[in-house]
Amino acid sequence: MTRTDPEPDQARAADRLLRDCVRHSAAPGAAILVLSTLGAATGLALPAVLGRTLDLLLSGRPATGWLAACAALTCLLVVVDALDGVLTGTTNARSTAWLRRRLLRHVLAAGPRTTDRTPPGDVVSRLVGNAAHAGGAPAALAGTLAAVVTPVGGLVALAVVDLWTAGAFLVGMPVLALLLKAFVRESGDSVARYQESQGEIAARLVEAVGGARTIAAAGTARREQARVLEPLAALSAQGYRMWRVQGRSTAQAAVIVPLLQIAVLAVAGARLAAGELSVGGLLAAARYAALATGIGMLVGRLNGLVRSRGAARRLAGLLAVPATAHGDATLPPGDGTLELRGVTVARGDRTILAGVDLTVPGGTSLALVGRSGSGKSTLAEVAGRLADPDAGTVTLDGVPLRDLPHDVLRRAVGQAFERPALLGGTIGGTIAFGAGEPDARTVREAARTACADDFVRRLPHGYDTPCDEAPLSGGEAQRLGLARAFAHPGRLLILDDATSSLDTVTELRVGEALTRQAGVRTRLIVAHRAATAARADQVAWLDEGRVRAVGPHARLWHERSDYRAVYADADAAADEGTDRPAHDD
Ligand SMILES: Nc1ncnc2c1ncn2[C@@H]1O[C@H](COP(=O)(O)OP(=O)(O)OP(=O)(O)O)[C@@H](O)[C@H]1O
Repeated sequence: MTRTDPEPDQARAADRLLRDCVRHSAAPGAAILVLSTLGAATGLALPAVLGRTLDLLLSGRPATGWLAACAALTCLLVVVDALDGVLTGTTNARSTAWLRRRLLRHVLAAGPRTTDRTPPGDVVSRLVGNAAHAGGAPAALAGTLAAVVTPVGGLVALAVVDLWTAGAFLVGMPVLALLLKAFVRESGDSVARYQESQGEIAARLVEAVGGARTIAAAGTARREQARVLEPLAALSAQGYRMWRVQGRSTAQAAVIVPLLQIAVLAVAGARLAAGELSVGGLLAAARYAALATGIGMLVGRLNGLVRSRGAARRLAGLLAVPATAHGDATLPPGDGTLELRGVTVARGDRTILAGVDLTVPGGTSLALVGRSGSGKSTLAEVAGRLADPDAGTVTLDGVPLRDLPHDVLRRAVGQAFERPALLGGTIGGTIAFGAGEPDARTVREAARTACADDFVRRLPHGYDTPCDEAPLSGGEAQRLGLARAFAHPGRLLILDDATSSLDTVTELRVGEALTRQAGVRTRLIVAHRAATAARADQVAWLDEGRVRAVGPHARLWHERSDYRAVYADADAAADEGTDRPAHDD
């Protein structure tokens, strides 16, 4: 579910983002402003020229030049309008692309923290839909500014034609101003709620699509459909509210605007009768009154700006998740000793890890063992700096992970997960995916070590098979994840449940390959099987976020019945088919 961020901070951040976006599109924005203003000026000049032409024609004087000016101004209007349309479209596309790139960079730099706060579907909805709305801001702003030119110019021209007519118009102005103010306030609120409901639906939809197998197995498709569409009622209510606000403002404008025009015309008529105004002057006054009341049309323009601002607030919510900062320390040569000191991790009100102290000597292996939910994956995350602890430090060969530059950190630490994401385009690319570019030989060697080479070579195009043409079992995907970790040499290797889907024989072979890395790499392995723990040099037994004991598996097994019970529980859970929380990586 979407969590609401602190309001004022987010509003300020949204305004900053919009300012940056407008600055980025300053040149095309200025061109739109110039074009729109030129269009407005042409529209303003046309009534005067028409009025003058009419006066000349009525008095029987030659008016060819003026008629040609009328035609030229009309053509100019058409050309300006067309150019404005093209420029607005390309500016919207450019600034949307800029926003999406900036957001995507930030979301990826923030890592898993983004989806801790915002569900993946909602993140996608913000990057796709809301970025497009916010990207419309530069053109909307230029258009709104230019839209002000016409009514203001119309009013000034009205005053030039006849001061009394302008006076009549000004009497009704405050009512129009109040109308616009109320529109912006109410419409802003409904737009924000509408976009929030859209994000919620997107989040639920992504969950449902990802969980299609579970839904089919549970036979809950109808219930799921209802759950996905539950925010639809709120969405619809806000949609109607938006239309009501716009409809009401437009209707109010539709009443006020003609009344104002009639008032101006009445005054102009009286001035004509008094001989103070010509017939052409009356025509011009009527047209300028129409242009001046075009301020009512600002409702539509403002609507675009309001929508951009609402969307920018949702984007600012993503930017509020801080990106992981990296230092510039050097990592001295070392054997890969990993040390955790007083590591504490809290999630909401819960303490997941409570002051964990742990040392994994360089080149040795340590199995993390404990009941489901005891904090093993969380510890693996902080050990590989996928998350930072709330307190305490994690060091590699004496250097805090926080102080290491990004590329140094990622070259030094290899990781594999329970459900690896296949992001390399092809199978070979997936194994090579990461810091550095391992060559084809290294990729094959790593695949052999991870027992993946056989099945990869049986694929239609072997290592060049595109991932989306290679449906893989859970165990095959895990072997690719392991191969990826093996293909990137580093001094620390972290395996978080990365062999859980392998059959016993394959797991044994991978386990032996890991053992052969003794003295080469430090290995931190989240283990559920006793055999995996037995192969490790040491076991750290975690219980409710604390280290309960550290020692060789054989000793703990021999001495502690409660340690043996951890595996009994794991086996019982496996027998019952109990799902552990999955980690998608
Ligand atoms: N982002 C989060 N927000 C809130 N709670 C979380 C978050 N991540 C993990 N937890 C909770 O922290 C606890 C420890 O989770 P963790 O995944 O580290 O356990 P684990 O020992 O690896 O479990 P398993 O063996 O089942 O994979 C769990 O109770 C989990 O619900």
